[in-house]
Amino acid sequence: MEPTTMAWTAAVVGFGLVYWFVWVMGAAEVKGKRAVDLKMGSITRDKVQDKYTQYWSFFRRPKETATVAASAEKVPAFVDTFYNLVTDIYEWGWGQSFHFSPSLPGRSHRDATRIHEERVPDLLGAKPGHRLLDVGCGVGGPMRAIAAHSGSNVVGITINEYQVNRARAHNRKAGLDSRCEVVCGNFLSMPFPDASFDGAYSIEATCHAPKLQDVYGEVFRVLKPGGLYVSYEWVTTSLYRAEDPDHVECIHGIERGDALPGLRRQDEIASIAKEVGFEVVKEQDLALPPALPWWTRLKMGRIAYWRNSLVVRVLTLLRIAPKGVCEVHEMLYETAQHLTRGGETGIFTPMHMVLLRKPAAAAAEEAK
Ligand SMILES: C=C(CC[C@@H](C)[C@H]1CC[C@H]2C3=CC[C@H]4[C@H](C)[C@@H](O)CC[C@]4(C)[C@H]3CC[C@]12C)C(C)C
Ligand SMILES: C[S@@+](CC[C@H](N)C(=O)[O-])C[C@H]1O[C@@H](n2cnc3c(N)ncnc32)[C@H](O)[C@@H]1O
Repeated sequence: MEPTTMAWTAAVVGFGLVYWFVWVMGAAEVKGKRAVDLKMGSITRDKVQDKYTQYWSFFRRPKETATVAASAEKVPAFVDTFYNLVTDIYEWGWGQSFHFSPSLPGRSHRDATRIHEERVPDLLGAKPGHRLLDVGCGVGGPMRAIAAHSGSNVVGITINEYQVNRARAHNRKAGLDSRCEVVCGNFLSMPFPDASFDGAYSIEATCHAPKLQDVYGEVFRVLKPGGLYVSYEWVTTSLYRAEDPDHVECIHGIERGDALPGLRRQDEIASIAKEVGFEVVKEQDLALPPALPWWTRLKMGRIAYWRNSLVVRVLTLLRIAPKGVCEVHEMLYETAQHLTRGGETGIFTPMHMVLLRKPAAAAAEEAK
């Protein structure tokens, strides 16, 4: 073949491959966000790599030092940086709901996700006209499912401004913007009046709080007396052994790749809830059998991960995606391995469910 013909053939085949990867294959799981639209939240293109380095510096500090209180104060900012780095990759590769759910035989991931979300308003007894709080709402996948299922109005709060804009755009597109509102703020000190919500929930979000008491205390304050709160918590289970180096590495891997200041133990959750004044109505690890594994979705996607790595590499080379995206993608790939290991060994669950009630008597207490 003539050298020019060969060059043209290579160019056409190369272009065809990139087109196929980026446009035809699109997202790994959900056709929504496209790879060519990968940004890094509110971070400007030239700062992505610096922000990624800054993110890692948080984990270089020893945890057990006198600076624990000081570093706890820095957690919301570090979580905000994390979500600037990962939000688009999450949406591209996972969808608009940033959480896990038990697998359901014969059902798609999308259905399993929705069913896991709809359990929340069912537990809360949510009705049309109720005002619910979504603590750590992401880009609002659960909020829209919950508003649609229950007819309630939902107010979501997230620390990350980029997510606020994504969530508002999705709400408008779904025609739910009159019933779903999104606020940028810190759930450790919420911009809402006391007793202003009929119910509240958090899905895989409060694990970002350095002290669970702080976020539970805030939810308790903004709930009406008698109001219910459901939370799906990330915790280590009773199978976790602090003296087993494999267990320790697995849990540290989960913390590093998911912006967590330190995972709590399953048996701590109810006592923290009681400490801030809640009654514990129900507590259940939704990952336990007969529930089917939540981590299969992570495992089954291994081929997709390789394809996705290639896509982000090509897009970075072509300068369509900012520098640093490959590193963030790699970090997520690694955390997926740790999460899978945590699930398989049973030392970790992302769905320890607690249903809590603010006692009706709290009204009298507050009036004092
Ligand atoms: C609750 C939290 C987030 C939970 C999950 C939504 C995310 C945890 C790990 C993420 C992912 C890992 C691998 C990525 C893959 C390499 C990429 O190609 C496509 C996206 C992933 C599948 C990504 C998707 C979201 C997660 C599953 C935490 C932060 C408290
Ligand atoms: C893993 S995402 C889950 C999002 C959503 N619940 C879902 O399931 O799609 C965690 C969310 O908690 C939010 N978050 C973490 N720390 C926060 C804080 N201190 N204040 C407000 N939001 C916070 C993040 O911004 C993110 O939206």
